[in-house]
Amino acid sequence: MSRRRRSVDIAVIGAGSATTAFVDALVGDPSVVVFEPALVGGECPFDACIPSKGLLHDGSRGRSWATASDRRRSLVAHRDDDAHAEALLESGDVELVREHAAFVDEHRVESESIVVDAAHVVIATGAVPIAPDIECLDEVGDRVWTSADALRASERPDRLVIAGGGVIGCELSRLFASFGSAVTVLEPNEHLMETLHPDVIAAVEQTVRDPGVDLRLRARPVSIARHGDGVAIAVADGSEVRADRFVLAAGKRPRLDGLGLQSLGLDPQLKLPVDRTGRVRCAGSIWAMGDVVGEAQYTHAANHHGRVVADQITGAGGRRFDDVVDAACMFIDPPLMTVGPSYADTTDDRDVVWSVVDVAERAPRAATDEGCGTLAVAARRSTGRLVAAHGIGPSFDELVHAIVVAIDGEVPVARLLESMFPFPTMADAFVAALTELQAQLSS
Ligand SMILES: Cc1cc2nc3c(=O)[nH]c(=O)nc-3n(C[C@H](O)[C@H](O)[C@H](O)COP(=O)(O)OP(=O)(O)OC[C@H]3O[C@@H](n4cnc5c(N)ncnc54)[C@H](O)[C@@H]3O)c2cc1C
Ligand SMILES: NC(=O)c1ccc[n+]([C@@H]2O[C@H](COP(=O)([O-])OP(=O)(O)OC[C@H]3O[C@@H](n4cnc5c(N)ncnc54)[C@H](O)[C@@H]3O)[C@@H](O)[C@H]2O)c1
Repeated sequence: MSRRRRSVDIAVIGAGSATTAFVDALVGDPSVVVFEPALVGGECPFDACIPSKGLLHDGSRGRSWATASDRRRSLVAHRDDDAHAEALLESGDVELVREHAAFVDEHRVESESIVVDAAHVVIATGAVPIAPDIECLDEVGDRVWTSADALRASERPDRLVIAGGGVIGCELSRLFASFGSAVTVLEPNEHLMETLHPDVIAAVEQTVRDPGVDLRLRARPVSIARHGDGVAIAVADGSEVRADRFVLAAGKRPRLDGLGLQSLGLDPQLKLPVDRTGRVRCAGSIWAMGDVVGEAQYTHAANHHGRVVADQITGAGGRRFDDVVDAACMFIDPPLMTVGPSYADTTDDRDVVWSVVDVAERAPRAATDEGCGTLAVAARRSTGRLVAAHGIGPSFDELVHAIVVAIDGEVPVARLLESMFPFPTMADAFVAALTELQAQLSS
């Protein structure tokens, strides 16, 4: 069969969150071909954010796995991507090709049925779970799950071992424990989330353990074998742990295989050389956005990347990946929020000061029975402005917005303290932390 040919302004490889935001932000009606062999919308609505948050919610309400799974299936629209495809095509001169695509050269991309010549090509292929170096991992079949397998499971395992105590490991541990599974988390590092303020790390570890999760630190899984209907996992410290299923949550790497990157002189085993405008440095006309960039792997970051690359290609604006503060939440109970740089990135900077407050002490009227809370905030002496916040506490997934606005809006701490915040809310903890910070800034 001879392939159709088309010349367009932009070809996009992959149709996840980044591409949805990108197409939405295009101005001037450029012609666009989007390639997507799987579900339009990518992982967030079908295999990641939406099903995980739905199940976390239902687990915390005491619903059964069967009831929660029914609701999960409707939350993911029974894996029907029509609404996402329609939204993409509504955005102007966009053609959707439901096929896997690869580069032929800098300006040419091909799939099974079409060869597209494009002034610009955007890589938005997402990321895939890292398979850790565990002996016999590929010999235990479907007893090893990715997070997507875990979220789609019709049967809930009684015993689950999770490799990795990062964002996925912590959220899945909470989720399965809330439905009654016995969960073990194997984390090789000395602590969870080592980028956070140390007082917040301690509170996160306590919160992960609270529902009865067996959190093992300095515990690297080294080999796995079938054991009855389940698996036995050997840990580097000599211990063994048994489970019905083993979940991989050891990070995600950019999905670059099979893209023909060699034709551009790029190595698919390495991170793409991407600048802060999304441009891939090997050529002027290739761009990358979302998880494939290999940095903040969040839907809101993918959306921001999409808008930045759309601005840059169409000349509509000069936005950059780093012109907003990084922020993220982890949906355990109570939730964790982080805004700005890691703790380690600030410790050598004598201009940055931190203050830490205990949430239950400083916001007792707003604190619920959801457990402990710790809020650490940092500011620069030279500007008097907030630069970072790490915190775990009730409703912190909503408190995060005030902190993002304060940092991106460059509001001085002294000015924040003149504002009037509703009572009794988590603003009490925020104001207490700011008051201590201001005392240090003024000293
Ligand atoms: C369990 C879990 C929970 C999460 N929860 C949250 C959350 O609560 N909040 C949050 O902000 N983030 C969350 N995330 C992260 C979030 O899902 C991702 O950051 C986001 O979906 C990335 O979007 P993307 O567009 O970069 O990639 P994707 O959505 O992965 O889209 C990439 C698309 O490219 C396609 N593709 C790949 N190769 C090709 C090719 N060669 N040709 C054509 N198409 C191709 C793929 O099929 C895919 O559809 C979670 C992730 C996981 C795993
Ligand atoms: N709430 C959210 O926004 C949300 C939820 C889930 C996932 N995500 C995104 O998905 C990305 C991937 O999540 P993740 O948890 O897989 O990655 P992660 O980078 O957050 O954590 C990976 C963890 O695995 C550990 N690890 C490394 N090698 C290991 C090994 N051999 N055995 C056991 N553990 C090992 C690491 O020390 C680390 O603690 C996150 O970075 C995040 O951006 C976001």
